[in-house]
Amino acid sequence: MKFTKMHGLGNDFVIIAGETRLPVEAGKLARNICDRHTGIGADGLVYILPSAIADFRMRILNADGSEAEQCGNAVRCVALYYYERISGARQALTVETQAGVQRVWLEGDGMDRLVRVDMGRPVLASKDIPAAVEGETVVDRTLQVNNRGEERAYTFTAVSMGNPHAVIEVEDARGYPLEQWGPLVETHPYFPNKTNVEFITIRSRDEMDMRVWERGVGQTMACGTGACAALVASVLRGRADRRALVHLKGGDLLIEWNEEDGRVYMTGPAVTVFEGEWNR
Ligand SMILES: N[C@H](CCC[C@H](N)C(=O)O)C(=O)O
Repeated sequence: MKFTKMHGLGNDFVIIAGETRLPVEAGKLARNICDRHTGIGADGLVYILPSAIADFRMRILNADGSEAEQCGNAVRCVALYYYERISGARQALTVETQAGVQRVWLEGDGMDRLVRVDMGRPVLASKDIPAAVEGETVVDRTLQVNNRGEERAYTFTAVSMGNPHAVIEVEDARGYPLEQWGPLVETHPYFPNKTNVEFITIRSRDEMDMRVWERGVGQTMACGTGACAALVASVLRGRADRRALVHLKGGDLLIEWNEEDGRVYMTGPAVTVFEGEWNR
């Protein structure tokens, strides 16, 4: 089976095109392919499939085999793939995801190819995130976690971009011990479908640092939907303007929560690394 390895700011994916549907046991295949010692190695396995309502459909499986509703960095990668190998001249595309149809525009050229994605409207209703927290929305709420006897109370804001996110402002996101605390928030009882976890430090009203512990993956170099959720949460909390640069471990994403249409736009790079053959 031929594959293409791509990444968005170091959040890396194995891309499979040409199939009409996910294979049986797609989760097991994702675990095998994503294993960084015995497989190809990636944060996720992504399929480009036919669509009746968009140029193509994208489905993504996390490294643990779970399917996610949405993936911002992967949308930029598959849009570049489709443009370079299939669509040619057209630089405006539509992608069907589990979170709806998204518009994508390819900008720039060559190695500094940038991709702008309409990530849709954020979902803020607690029941739709979903978050088992009383109240209509989940802004500045508290959750307790216990790490081998050490208690911590986090103030968090929950936002869905199709997939759930818990955004937590901390003193120093860059140095935050994600490995210890990320999984405890990811699997907290407040989140029936688990959650992605973003630790952020606000630098100014249009700049923030972010580190992410992803649901079903662990710490990644970047998370597109997470950056969108972090911007939305920061606007809701009065901590940021509607357009900000999010500094991730792997690089920067420009995120805008448009006031007119209520949609979130993400602009960032996508890179093709290599092609290969998976024989197992
Ligand atoms: N782990 C995520 C899916 C990948 C999201 C991330 N890689 C992005 O760029 O948005 C989840 O289970 O919701």
